[in-house]
Amino acid sequence: MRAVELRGVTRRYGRLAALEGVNWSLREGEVVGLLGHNGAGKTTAMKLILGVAEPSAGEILVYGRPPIGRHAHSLRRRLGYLPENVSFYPQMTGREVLRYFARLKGEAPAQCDALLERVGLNAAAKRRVGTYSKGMRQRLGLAQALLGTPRLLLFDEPTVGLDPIATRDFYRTVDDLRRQGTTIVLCSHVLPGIEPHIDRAAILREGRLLAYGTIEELRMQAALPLRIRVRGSWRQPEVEGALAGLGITIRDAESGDTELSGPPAAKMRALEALVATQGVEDIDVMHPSLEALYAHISLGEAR
Ligand SMILES: Nc1ncnc2c1ncn2[C@@H]1O[C@H](COP(=O)(O)OP(=O)(O)OP(=O)(O)O)[C@@H](O)[C@H]1O
Repeated sequence: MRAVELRGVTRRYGRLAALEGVNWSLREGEVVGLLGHNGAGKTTAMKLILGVAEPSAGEILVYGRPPIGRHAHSLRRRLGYLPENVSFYPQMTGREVLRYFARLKGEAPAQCDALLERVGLNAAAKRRVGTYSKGMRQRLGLAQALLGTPRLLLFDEPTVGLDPIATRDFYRTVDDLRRQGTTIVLCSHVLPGIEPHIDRAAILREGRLLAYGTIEELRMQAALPLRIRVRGSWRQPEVEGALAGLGITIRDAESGDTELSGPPAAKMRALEALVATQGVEDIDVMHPSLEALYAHISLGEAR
């Protein structure tokens, strides 16, 4: 069974389609990056999964059932959600806030202290939330999302406004949860850093799903130019001519190395030619980052 399945889902707000004809499914236990610019439809997708909004057309299933209607309550207990802008009552302490959310969710308040410890807030548990930094509020939001050990977690822009240490800690928690088999959707337009922590990425633009797959699959789809960095004193007319015959251009990189770029299909023949060339000390095939793929697929930019 899929953790989440969207079949031809459209969600309209008046004349605007926040999502349009989206087919998307999420396997149990995978971590997926849901990527898109402002207004792409990421939050709308999360709201549909949470059952707080309904599709205008199409069907959505969470663990095989629609998240709205008679199954909504039991499904919601299996979900955890960290909204983009977490806000809590500033007069309450972190511990009080978490216990309050535990009661709302029907979860035992006894787990709250362990959760506060897990997110690194035990020392501040008795301080009023109004005195918390953005990073501390985000950690409290994370503890709230983890109440009841959910099977599916939805994080909306979880690292916006966090400093590098807090961002690293957040991703460590994601990795721990991933190892435990939790299914996670990381919704973001902030890409640096996300790549090692996800299994697949979905790219949304203006309500449409443009691409969905592993980084490798997205690389194949994007077919960005092959880039190879070569070190050593190897340049000679004969080899350069052979590379040009494969459609490869050569330029000097700032590092003092040489950079080749050309059609992806020329990779093996280019490598063969380089390996057989005297003076080549090192060869690096440079794979496009998720950021470059996102820019290419989402904005139509070639990098
Ligand atoms: N309740 C609503 N009423 C009217 N329009 C809405 C509503 N919610 C979302 N929209 C519109 O739907 C589109 C998608 O919005 P959504 O919040 O899903 O995008 P997003 O990808 O999460 O963007 P962001 O990164 O800015 O949070 C936007 O054009 C937004 O203005």
